[in-house]
Amino acid sequence: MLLPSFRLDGKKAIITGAGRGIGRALALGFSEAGAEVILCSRTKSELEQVKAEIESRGGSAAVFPMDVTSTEEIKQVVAEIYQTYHQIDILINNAGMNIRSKASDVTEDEWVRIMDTNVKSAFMMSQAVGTRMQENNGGSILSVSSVAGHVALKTGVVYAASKAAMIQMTKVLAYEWGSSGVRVNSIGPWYFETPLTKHLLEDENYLNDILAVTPLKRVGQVEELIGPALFLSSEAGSYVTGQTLFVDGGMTINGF
Ligand SMILES: NC(=O)C1=CN([C@@H]2O[C@H](COP(=O)(O)OP(=O)(O)OC[C@H]3O[C@@H](n4cnc5c(N)ncnc54)[C@H](O)[C@@H]3O)[C@@H](O)[C@H]2O)C=CC1
Ligand SMILES: C[C@H](O)[C@@H]1OC(=O)[C@H](O)[C@@H]1O
Repeated sequence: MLLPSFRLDGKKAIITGAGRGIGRALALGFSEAGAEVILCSRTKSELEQVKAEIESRGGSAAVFPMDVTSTEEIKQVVAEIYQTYHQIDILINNAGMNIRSKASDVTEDEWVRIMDTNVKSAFMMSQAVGTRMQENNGGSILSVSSVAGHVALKTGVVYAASKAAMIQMTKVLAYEWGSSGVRVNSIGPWYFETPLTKHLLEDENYLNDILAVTPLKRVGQVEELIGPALFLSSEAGSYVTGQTLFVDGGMTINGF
């Protein structure tokens, strides 16, 4: 059989920010691919809804509420997860947020909140899970970066810096952990319709600006991230590590 498998039967996947948006879509998709999904975010009620949705589709999920800006909580909850599952095969660092300030208006508090939520959390989760993966036959770590980490956008300099940091963190973790069988990659979405972006995409002028630089002339649907994430997290991507796959409708290649 030459075709690689996108199936995740018997695999256990931690997904942060799984209560809504991209994280919820990846949780549903990874569950459909056969994974047992471990749902982490601050809002337990949202996680319980996603768990119920997964179970209604015949899948299996668990809820572990967590504030990813707290390194102590990360260490404690990851330890609890390993007491239950003993091995984790996949980590998806998805939790993130943005405060769209002009550079001259950025406050130190905004810097800390965005950096802690977007990139410190991804590193601390990767360290907590990745060091255990190295002791248990490897695994796959996937971080959700953004095109904002690769090209200049008007969505905030701190957010952009956090997403660029995720891309470089991906390369160095892949470099350090490759020999232990831990693959580390990122995806870099352009605009997808989620609670984070809904208000932006409802602004006709803003939407037209997005479409003007998007070769596919539309924003993405969150389900369109499942395939790229599955590719990088499954045997289908077994020789891919340290990479960032931009899922962007062609936006990052747009020239003039
Ligand atoms: N929607 C889009 O167009 C794009 C989104 N992204 C990235 O995708 C990821 C998900 O974004 P969306 O689904 O759009 O956002 P969203 O706002 O719909 O969902 C974000 C998720 O992260 C969780 N979260 C936020 N802060 C947290 C914390 N301190 N602890 C635990 N969980 C926390 C929220 O509870 C929620 O479940 C983010 O990292 C975002 O930067 C990247 C490019 C484009
Ligand atoms: C494409 C960006 O990541 C997008 O820009 C925003 O303002 C949102 O925060 C999204 O993440």
